[in-house]
Amino acid sequence: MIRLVDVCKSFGDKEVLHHINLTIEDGETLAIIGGSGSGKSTLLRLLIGLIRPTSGEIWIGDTEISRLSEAELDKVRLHMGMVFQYSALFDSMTVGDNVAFGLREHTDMPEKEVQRIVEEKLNLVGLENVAHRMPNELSGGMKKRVSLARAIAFEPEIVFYDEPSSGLDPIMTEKIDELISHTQQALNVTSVVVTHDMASACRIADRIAMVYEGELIAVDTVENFKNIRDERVQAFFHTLRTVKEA
Ligand SMILES: Nc1ncnc2c1ncn2[C@@H]1O[C@H](COP(=O)(O)OP(=O)(O)OP(=O)(O)O)[C@@H](O)[C@H]1O
Repeated sequence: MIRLVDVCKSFGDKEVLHHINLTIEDGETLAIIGGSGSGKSTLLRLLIGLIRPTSGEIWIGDTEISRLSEAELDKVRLHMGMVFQYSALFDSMTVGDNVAFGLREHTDMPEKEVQRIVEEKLNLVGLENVAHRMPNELSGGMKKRVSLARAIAFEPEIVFYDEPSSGLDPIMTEKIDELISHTQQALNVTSVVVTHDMASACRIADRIAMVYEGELIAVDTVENFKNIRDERVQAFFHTLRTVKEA
């Protein structure tokens, strides 16, 4: 379980997250939505331990991470996989070496086992026979898949996605969404997906959390979310309808 207790975050004298309380259950897929600058990425960076809250507590399982040392945080991060907005692959390494990177860095697993896992995870994300290719030979959607294969190589308990469909066309976006759902089911991971794409959020999430100007203004199941009368929530749904009608 992931739990944020009364979390505030300021940069200088600007408070960008106000008193966030949120629980994410094991095996759940939670989409965090919100407009540009609302605080979604800041929330994600707090959950990964890249930045620390100004006040409040962040629990990953039984560990409160906000005051851990970097070495202690690294141990917690071994249970997390991360898929970044721009895939963040190492361009000078083959796809296979990218996926293998964490395994080689953090374990003394025999090379044969590393290769087996690389192949297994690339297959899971629907990529066969690409291990020898370089990232710059791949499309944006394929890079996202490689990034996901790398994130799950360690069999993490939680996978964080930062705008997984940014820069992709609608068809590829749907494919990545399917893959997020498939990964959740295959590995029973907890998934936290930051997105500004309401259609994606509705497709993949069990629950949606909406951040608005640094406040968590709604957290509910996809079905209930549609009926929330708050005009800020409705405005987000309106963008979804407008896109569909266009
Ligand atoms: N390191 C930082 N120093 C100062 N201000 C920051 C820092 N990081 C984020 N902010 C500010 O915090 C606010 C929230 O930013 P954040 O990146 O979390 O928003 P977001 O919802 O992810 O937006 P987007 O969808 O555009 O990525 C913004 O006003 C941003 O300028």
